[in-house]
Amino acid sequence: MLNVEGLRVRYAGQLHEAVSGVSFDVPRGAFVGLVGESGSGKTSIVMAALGLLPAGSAATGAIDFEGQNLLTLDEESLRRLRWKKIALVPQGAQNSFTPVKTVGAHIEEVLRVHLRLRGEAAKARAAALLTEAELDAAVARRYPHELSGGQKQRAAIALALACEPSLLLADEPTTALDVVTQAGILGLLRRLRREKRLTVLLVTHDLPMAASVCSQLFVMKDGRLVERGAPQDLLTAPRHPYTLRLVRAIL
Ligand SMILES: Nc1ncnc2c1ncn2[C@@H]1O[C@H](COP(=O)(O)OP(=O)(O)OP(=O)(O)O)[C@@H](O)[C@H]1O
Repeated sequence: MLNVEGLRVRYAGQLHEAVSGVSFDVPRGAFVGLVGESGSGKTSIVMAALGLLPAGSAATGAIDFEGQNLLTLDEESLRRLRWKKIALVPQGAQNSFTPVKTVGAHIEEVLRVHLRLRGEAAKARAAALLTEAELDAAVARRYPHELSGGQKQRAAIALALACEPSLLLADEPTTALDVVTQAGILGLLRRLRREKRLTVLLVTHDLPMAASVCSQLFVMKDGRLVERGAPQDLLTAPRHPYTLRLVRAIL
C-alpha cells in the first residue's frame, strides 16, 4: 500500500541527510512499526509522505501510495489525499488542540472543510467518531484542557478518522502516557485496524511497545534503516548491534 523506495530527506541548510536511502513496504491491512531513537529520521519519513516537510527541504527517491509517487504530487493532489486517504496522528497530538475550541468543534471543522458536512449531520458524525475512539459522545462539548492525556490522544485518533482514511500514520501516539493508558491506546489502534480495515504505520522509540502490536518492524538509526523483521525475530535474534542495544535496554 505504501512503498518507500530509496528515500532521502535533507532539511534546508543542513549538511547531513535526516533520511539516507530508506526503503520499506507497508502492506495493505498491516500494522507496521517504524522504530528508532529520537532524531533517527522517523518523523521526517512521515512528513515526506504527507508532503509536509518545511519549505527548502529536499526529498528524493519515491514514496508510492496506490500507484502515485507522493514526492512528485502537486499540492492540490496531496491535499485531496491527506485526511481522506492518509491520516496523521501527529507527534504531541495531545497538545495540538486549540485550547479555545471544544473537541466537537475541532472534529466538525475537519468534517466541514474536507467532507462539506455541517450542522446536525456533522454533530452526529463527530459523536460517532468519539464513540468509535471509545470516548463518551459528551466529550464533544468539552475543551481540551478538560480531558486527560489518554482522552486527548483518543480524541486525536477520532479526528484522524474523520474522513475514513485507509492509511493511518501514528507518530509516538503513546508517549507521555502511563502504561495502562498506553495499552488502551494500542488496543484501540489494533481494533480500528481490524474493524475498519485500516493500515497502520506506528512510529515510536519504544521497541517493546511496537513489538507488542506490530506484525513487522523497521529499525532506524541515524537516518538509515538498519534492521527489519517480525517482532519475535528482532527480540530473540537481533542482527544489528543497534537493535541488540534496544533489546538489551528492555532487560
Ligand atoms: N525542520 C527541521 N529542520 C532541520 N532539521 C530537522 C528538522 N526536523 C528534523 N530535523 C533533523 O532531522 C533529523 C531526523 O529528525 P526526525 O524528527 O525525523 O527524527 P525522529 O526519529 O522522528 O525523532 P523524534 O521522535 O525525536 O522526532 C534530526 O537530526 C533532526 O534534528
